[in-house]
Amino acid sequence: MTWLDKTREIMAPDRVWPFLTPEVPATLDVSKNVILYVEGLSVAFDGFKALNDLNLYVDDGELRCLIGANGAGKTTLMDVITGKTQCDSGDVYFGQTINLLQRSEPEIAQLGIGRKFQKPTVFEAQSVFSNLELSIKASKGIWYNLRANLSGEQRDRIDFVLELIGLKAQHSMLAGALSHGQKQWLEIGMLLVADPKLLLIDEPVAGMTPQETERTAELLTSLAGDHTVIVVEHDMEFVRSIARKVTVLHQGSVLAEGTMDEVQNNADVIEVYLGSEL
Ligand SMILES: Nc1ncnc2c1ncn2[C@@H]1O[C@H](COP(=O)(O)OP(=O)(O)OP(=O)(O)O)[C@@H](O)[C@H]1O
Repeated sequence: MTWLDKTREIMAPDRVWPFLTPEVPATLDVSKNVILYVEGLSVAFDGFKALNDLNLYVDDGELRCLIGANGAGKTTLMDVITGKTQCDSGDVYFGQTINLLQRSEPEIAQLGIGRKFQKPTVFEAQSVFSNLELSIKASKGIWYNLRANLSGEQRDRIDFVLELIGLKAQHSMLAGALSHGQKQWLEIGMLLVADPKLLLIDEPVAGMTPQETERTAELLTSLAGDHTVIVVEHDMEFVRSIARKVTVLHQGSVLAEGTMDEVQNNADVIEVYLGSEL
């Protein structure tokens, strides 16, 4: 093909370039009050089943804790929900209609699913406010002009989030000067500015002081209702302090589900985890 042919092909009026087509916003349908459906999910790495026919249903506005020993499959489950890992079989639906397995990682983020990894990844050389500003602009997609001024609505949202994460007084401080706990809250704030429907939070209190842990418990419980929050955590005392419903994973499947008291008294959980930390 000559360069002329190539140019003609690119400029052809009926040519549709996927990256130029306007995004069709998918409407989240939570009419059955369930925001996340995971059914029969299996993922194998070199024949090893990290997830094994896993079923999980999370209600809209719920705060769910996901616990289980190292290697139980918690991270793999988060990776599939957020489009980072492909599954071998199963279904993952966001509300009644959005099939997450057909979406890419950025599309899933745009749909309103935010993920926070264990280690904070804030921009240390930027102020707390700038971190939130960058995040709210980035959430608008790759075509959004990062140099554009914040709208009044965006500014209000940032102020609201600063209040929520308890960093209003630190808004002009460099993020690098924050304590470990404050960095974690800032990163949660960076997700919140985009007003996600579902938040996946990995080990939020690892390395925090008792006071920071307590503040984090208040923050996460205050988010539930407006947002659905799934927290992966090893700190059982923290889980007890925030959890209404706990899901215990074991070898890639759900071993038990219920209140903290129910799962701790569950015969299967006792048999598997007796004498060891969950
Ligand atoms: N990319 C990969 N390649 C090979 N094996 C993997 C991969 N990712 C995870 N695994 C394996 O799958 C299993 C489940 O891992 P996963 O990280 O999901 O567990 P986890 O419950 O999150 O553990 P932890 O609490 O230690 O984070 C583990 O045995 C792990 O070694």
